[in-house]
Amino acid sequence: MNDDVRQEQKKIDAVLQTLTEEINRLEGETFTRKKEIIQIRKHFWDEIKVNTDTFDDYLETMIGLRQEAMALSVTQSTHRHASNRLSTLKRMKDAPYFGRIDFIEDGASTPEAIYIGISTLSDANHEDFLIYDWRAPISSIYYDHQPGRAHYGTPEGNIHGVLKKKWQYLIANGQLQSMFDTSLTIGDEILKQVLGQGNNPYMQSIVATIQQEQNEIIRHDSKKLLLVHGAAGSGKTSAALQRIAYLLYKYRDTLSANQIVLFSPNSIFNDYVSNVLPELGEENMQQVTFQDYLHHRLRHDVSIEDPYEQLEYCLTASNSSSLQTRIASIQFKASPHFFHAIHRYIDSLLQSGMIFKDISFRGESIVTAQQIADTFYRSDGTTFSNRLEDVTNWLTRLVKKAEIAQRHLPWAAEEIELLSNETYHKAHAYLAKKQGFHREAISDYEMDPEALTQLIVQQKFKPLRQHILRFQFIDFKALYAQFFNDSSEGKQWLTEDVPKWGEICQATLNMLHQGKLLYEDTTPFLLLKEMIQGFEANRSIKHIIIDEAQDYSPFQFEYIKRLFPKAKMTVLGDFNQAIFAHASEADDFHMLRSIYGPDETFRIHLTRSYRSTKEIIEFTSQLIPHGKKIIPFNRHGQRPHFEQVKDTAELHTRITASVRKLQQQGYTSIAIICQSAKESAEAYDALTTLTGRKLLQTHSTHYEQGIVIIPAYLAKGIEFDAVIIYNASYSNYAHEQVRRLFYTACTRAMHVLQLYSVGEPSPFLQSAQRSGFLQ
Ligand SMILES: Nc1ncnc2c1ncn2[C@@H]1O[C@H](COP(=O)(O)OP(=O)(O)OP(=O)(O)O)[C@@H](O)[C@H]1O
Repeated sequence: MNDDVRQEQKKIDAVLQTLTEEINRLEGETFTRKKEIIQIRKHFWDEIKVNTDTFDDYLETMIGLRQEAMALSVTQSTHRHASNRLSTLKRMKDAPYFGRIDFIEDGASTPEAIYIGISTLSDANHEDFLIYDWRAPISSIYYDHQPGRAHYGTPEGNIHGVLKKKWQYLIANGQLQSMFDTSLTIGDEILKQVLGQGNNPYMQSIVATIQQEQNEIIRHDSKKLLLVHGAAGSGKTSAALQRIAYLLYKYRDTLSANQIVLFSPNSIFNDYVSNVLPELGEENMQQVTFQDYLHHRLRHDVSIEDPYEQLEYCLTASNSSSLQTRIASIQFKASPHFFHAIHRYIDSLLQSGMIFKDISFRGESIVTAQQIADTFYRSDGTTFSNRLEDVTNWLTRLVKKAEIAQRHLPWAAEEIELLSNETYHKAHAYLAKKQGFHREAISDYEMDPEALTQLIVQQKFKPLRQHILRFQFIDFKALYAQFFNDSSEGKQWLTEDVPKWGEICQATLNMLHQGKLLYEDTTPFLLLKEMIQGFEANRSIKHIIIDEAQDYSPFQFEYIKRLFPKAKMTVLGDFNQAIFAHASEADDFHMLRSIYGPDETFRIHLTRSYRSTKEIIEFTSQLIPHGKKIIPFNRHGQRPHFEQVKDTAELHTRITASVRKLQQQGYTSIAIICQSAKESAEAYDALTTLTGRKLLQTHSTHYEQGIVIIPAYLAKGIEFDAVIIYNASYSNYAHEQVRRLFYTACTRAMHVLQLYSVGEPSPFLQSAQRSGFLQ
């Protein structure tokens, strides 16, 4: 052990000593607080005299209750705070810090050594910082600068100085494993070691090795929209998660984890990333998929298709003519052309074309659709909201009149005769209370038959009143269909020719008649609906993070923006991984930039890729246009292996042997990636000798370790030690439409990539084979 190392180990030991003392103190505190909480809960009611005889007694009771509840809440919050801090400190015992900078601020005479870790630690007297949180302003020097002039930002302005030295440490179990003076080492040794590791079942935090361009994403804080376009494996998801941790730290007094929403591709991904924030001592944000939202908003109106059903159809459909129509329809419905056309259409509905439904009661019309339309267009309101307010007020009055008229009809008397005992008693009690009878005196109340009739009729009208308040008298399905009614309305909103327009209209109308919405129709339909009836906006959310954003259509961005009007947005994507059929239309985030305007948009491009070995990246980057711009991290492994087999029997034998070998080599997460769910199910059934294999499907919620068989579209966003492409044949991956899916599948590999093909291989492999990127 040389002197420097000995010195550093001494420092670690001293820090660990303070850490241990702090942990002991906090263990004592959490124990005491816990006991207090139990006591308060146990004796909650002992402390309160419940007396409601007079108003003063009632007031006193309420004040007592409030005080006890407050005391409980304060103790619970202190306990929560202390136990969160305790678990962070316990985590720091393994590696209290990972970096150090020696920085001389301009004007100072000696450098200060700043140690950086996942959280701040002060000395026993709380006078000096032993460790700085990686998110503290000064820590940004560690990520942004090499030795030389350096600065960091603070709320009061930039602080300048000289970075004398920068050290990286690898510490495990409190023992220094290695340390690097970054001015002396070439390349990022620690990053190489971290990336070379396997066996991590879930995504890990990257705070020790955040790269400068990633740090820019993490700390960006000025514009409403942060757009990150980055190559596969460039750390977009990682940067997004550390950004959340950073925001939670910077705005700890005003921002909580439940005010941040992460839109992610699926539940497997949610599970895969769920450890990063807790590892950093923060609570997880809310995680949702866009489909969750669609389902929540539309489940009562129509049956909606899932995005993966759409994808599976496109990958496996056998009827080529309806497939071509479907693809044309999907592409049109995700295009800015449709987006603008439907906005024009919605605007025009203020002048004419609104479609309503008759409102009837017991089979008899109270008001016709035409009368509603007349009232809507007679209103002087200039917006949907004003006009619909006029219409609902008018309808409410009409319905009230109808309700009064119905009281005298024979059905009302019949209803009363048929009332069950229970309902009768409930009605009696309700009317008695309304007349001011106390609970004990209810039996003295003699029910007025007219009041009972009123009540019964009122109850029968209740659904109708709700129907009006929820705007269910607007025929949204017919309104959406009207756009596709080629012969009359639809075409006038379009500004250019749409390939297969006639077929698209016919297919859309057919599905709507069956009460179904295809995935490509769901967001346009929802946007049309909410733009007319008003958005149920969520103003409490302050940050929205959209990962895998290349898979979102302009409609979805617009919808999210309106849904969360107070939120800043971080959007991360890679168009080379756009796997949905609408992808070819959405070839950059241009549309999105126009949503917030250039002044409120900041763009960052990541070109360095970290996930895979250099050999894998060299292979994958020539699968896509401009792939040469992707810079691989300098970590070496075997070239990807390709093998052509004659039939599926041989395929299964080869894959089984290969998986066994990979296991012997110590790889624990091995994915057999298939083109579709259908192919995955077939592979799962065939590879019976691979015991413990797991089939991941669209409804799977857990990211599984071990051997998984998974369709390529579900593997997006996640990674595996070794990836086997199940059948990279011409029959699976010939069309340009699946090139990006193929690229996505291959880029999931960290250390090993193998491709098998039954018969002729995919044309995507030709140039790689020629250039020697495959072995
Ligand atoms: N600075 C870093 N330090 C250590 N590991 C990193 C760093 N940046 C990225 N990685 C690792 O690289 C891998 C890919 O990162 P991540 O999944 O965030 O990339 P991505 O851009 O979201 O990928 P994709 O678009 O392909 O899903 C992860 O294992 C991540 O931990």
